[in-house]
Amino acid sequence: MDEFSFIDSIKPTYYRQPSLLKGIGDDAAVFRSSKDIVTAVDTFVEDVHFSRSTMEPYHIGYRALGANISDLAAMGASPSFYLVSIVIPKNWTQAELSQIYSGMDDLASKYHMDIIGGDTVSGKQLTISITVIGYTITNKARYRQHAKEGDIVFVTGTLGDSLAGFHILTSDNENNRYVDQDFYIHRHRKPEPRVAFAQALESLDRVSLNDVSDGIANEASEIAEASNVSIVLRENDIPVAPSFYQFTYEQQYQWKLSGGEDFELLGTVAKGDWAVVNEAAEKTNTQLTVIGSVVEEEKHPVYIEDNAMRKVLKKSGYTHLK
Ligand SMILES: Nc1ncnc2c1ncn2[C@@H]1O[C@H](COP(=O)(O)OP(=O)(O)OP(=O)(O)O)[C@@H](O)[C@H]1O
Ligand SMILES: Cc1ncc(C[n+]2csc(CCOP(=O)(O)O)c2C)c(N)n1
Ligand SMILES: [Mg+2]
Ligand SMILES: [Mg+2]
Ligand SMILES: [Mg+2]
Repeated sequence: MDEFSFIDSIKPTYYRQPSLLKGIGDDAAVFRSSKDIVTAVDTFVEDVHFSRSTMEPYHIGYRALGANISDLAAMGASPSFYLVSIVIPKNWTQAELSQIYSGMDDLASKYHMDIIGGDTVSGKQLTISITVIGYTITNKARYRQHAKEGDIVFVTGTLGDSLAGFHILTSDNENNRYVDQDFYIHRHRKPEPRVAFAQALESLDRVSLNDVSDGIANEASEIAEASNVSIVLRENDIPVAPSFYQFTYEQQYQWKLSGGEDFELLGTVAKGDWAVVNEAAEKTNTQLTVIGSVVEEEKHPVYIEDNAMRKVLKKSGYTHLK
């Protein structure tokens, strides 16, 4: 199958977003909007972000779009469109490629998102780069720079699950010795971005949000640095899955703080607005935990407290080009 029949094979037969004027099939796509437009791009490379031994092609697509939608969630945006640039090596079959697109479309359909363009080239390593587009009502994008001294620091869901799943998939596990292994593997392969929760915060004037792609040690320091404050996290309050205790202490510590790829939301909000955040969590059935507080800017962006002992928490997540 050549480039042009491949594009034909992924072209949707209908679009879900009424604001779309031109989708796949011209030099560029066109849509119309009176709202604030939010856009992000993230790239996924075989053997860096996924491997064929731990992911079916379907999961590769699902997760790549999920990670991108998670950035829209972290901005408080409603997802609407995506564009996919793909580099395809010779050893990928047409059936596998259509599985990748079907993983993306299954997640996209939950948010009524449309694929409106992309690019197809051949190359050595499967690489998928997805651009997502969403919108917020005027002036309601949620910035990392919005934290203030005195804020409550919260996180959705549980942390460390994705890397635990990756560990289970890549360790010698012939006897299926892990408790809840399907749960951890599912969290790794099919992350659910926290779009509904972030949108339920719409009435708030100020909330800072960041999604957990690299681990909360990094994500918290991004908020602290952007806001010129420091963040103190309480180690024992960081939420983990009930069976997380089966892993070694070092693994637990490392994965919950620096594992990343859980695509939960880390945020800060004024104490007086806490009821709204709580209500949003209840309304959207989202686990929500207070894990620390925002303090006046100190020497380091993030500290971690354990039984009243305060230590500096260094950036420690996944960093490319190191
Ligand atoms: N190569 C690049 N060219 C231009 N801007 C970039 C480039 N790489 C990152 N950025 C910008 O830097 C900022 C931070 O990007 P970063 O990728 O760290 O955030 P993220 O997408 O939330 O995290 P992650 O990629 O770990 O999921 C964003 O505004 C992003 O658009
Ligand atoms: C095969 C394989 N090897 C390693 C990992 C772990 N990993 C890769 S990228 C990343 C952070 C986010 O990256 P980015 O900053 O590019 O969004 C993490 C935790 C994986 N998922 N699969
Ligand atoms: Mg990025
Ligand atoms: Mg992000
Ligand atoms: Mg990153």
